[in-house]
Amino acid sequence: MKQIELPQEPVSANTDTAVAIDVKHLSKCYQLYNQPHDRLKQFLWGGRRQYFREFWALKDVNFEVAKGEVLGIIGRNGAGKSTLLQLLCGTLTPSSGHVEVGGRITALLELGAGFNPEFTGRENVYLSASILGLSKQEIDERFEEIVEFSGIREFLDQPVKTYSSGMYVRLAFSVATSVDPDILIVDEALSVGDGEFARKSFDRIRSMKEAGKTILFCSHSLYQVEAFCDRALWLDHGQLMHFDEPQKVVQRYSKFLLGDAKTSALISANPQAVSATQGHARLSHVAVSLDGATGRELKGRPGENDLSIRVQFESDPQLPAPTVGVTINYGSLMTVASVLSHSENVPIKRSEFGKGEVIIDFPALPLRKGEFHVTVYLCSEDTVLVYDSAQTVATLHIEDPLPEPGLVKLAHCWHTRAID
Ligand SMILES: Nc1ncnc2c1ncn2[C@@H]1O[C@H](COP(=O)(O)OP(=O)(O)OP(=O)(O)O)[C@@H](O)[C@H]1O
Repeated sequence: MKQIELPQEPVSANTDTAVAIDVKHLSKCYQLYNQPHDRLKQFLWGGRRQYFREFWALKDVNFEVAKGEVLGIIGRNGAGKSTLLQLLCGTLTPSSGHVEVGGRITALLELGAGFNPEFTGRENVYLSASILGLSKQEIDERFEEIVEFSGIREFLDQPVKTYSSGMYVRLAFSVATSVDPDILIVDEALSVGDGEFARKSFDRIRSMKEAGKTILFCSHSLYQVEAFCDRALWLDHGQLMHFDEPQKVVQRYSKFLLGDAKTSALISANPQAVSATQGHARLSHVAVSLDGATGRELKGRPGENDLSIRVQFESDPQLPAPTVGVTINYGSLMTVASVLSHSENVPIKRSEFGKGEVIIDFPALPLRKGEFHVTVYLCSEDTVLVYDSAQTVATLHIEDPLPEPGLVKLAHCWHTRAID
């Protein structure tokens, strides 16, 4: 876990009680040298000539986060998200502009980065928590809870260099979140660790949200941002593109991505690229059929076939029943249609062992010409975590002898009469 001590400047305490983070004209410029010796030349003769190029990773960004608000930060790879988070934490200094924070920040940026590999887990808990600002007595009081949450009690007296990356992350997360920060910064931390711990760590973040903490949440999963955040901020090329309710920001961002389909960064920015198994439930069987014929490549005609998707899953019976979702995509980017059991309040039934089956029927499938890909998701009950997904589990080849353009054949009726 990267341990953060807030410097006095430029990150300063905010006296306005309603504002947790106030960012004004924040910019970060890096000096890029084509060759290593240009750096030396700059040092020696920099007064006469410039041997570097300027690169603005963040340019004139302004926003405020209210106390108790959850802010999602989205943007393509290299957009400046990590730079922004590091400026907020004070681990980077701005080239210009100002950040004011009201309260103690804990950042889950580089999980485990602050641990000493030679020390045991126990020693690292004390080291890490004291750097995060806890006294020896406070650590003693919270120690049992930290160890219990991490689930690695039996390895506590082993040096952390012998830990698996999952064990490392568990302990680091437990320490960082035990500090009881006012502001929590999470950078894709939810995608680390094994399924059960991902769920547990997300539950802890969720309870911090419920306790009124301010949370900044950087994620490539637009689903998570929409489901979890109060507002969202979209960065591109270091500039603030939009700052509003998550649904509005995600909508604009998705539209922007569609218009920029040649950009390779798209793939990782797409919600469908979310890691397949983040949680404690999995798809055990998925079958797609058209008029009863099951397969991965299915042929049909507009409005003539019944699509049926059979999904079987296994889940931890201790957890709430999962949500099942299906998307039908045209190409890799455009979602033509989607359904989600959660949005339609469909109770998902399952056995006492957590096993269940869901069948979703789409009668007289109204798709027109083209290839359509079916993807199935298994998510947490509130859709925030994607437990598992079956990407492009089937491709529907819809052939239409008629020349009319369009992706869907809408239900419609004609009315005609002669008039004077
Ligand atoms: N120390 C540095 N020197 C030069 N350029 C840097 C440095 N750190 C980051 N950058 C550049 O700044 C830009 C923003 O990087 P940043 O890591 O903030 O992006 P990001 O939105 O977090 O990306 P990702 O989603 O891939 O993590 C990138 O183009 C990156 O190459």
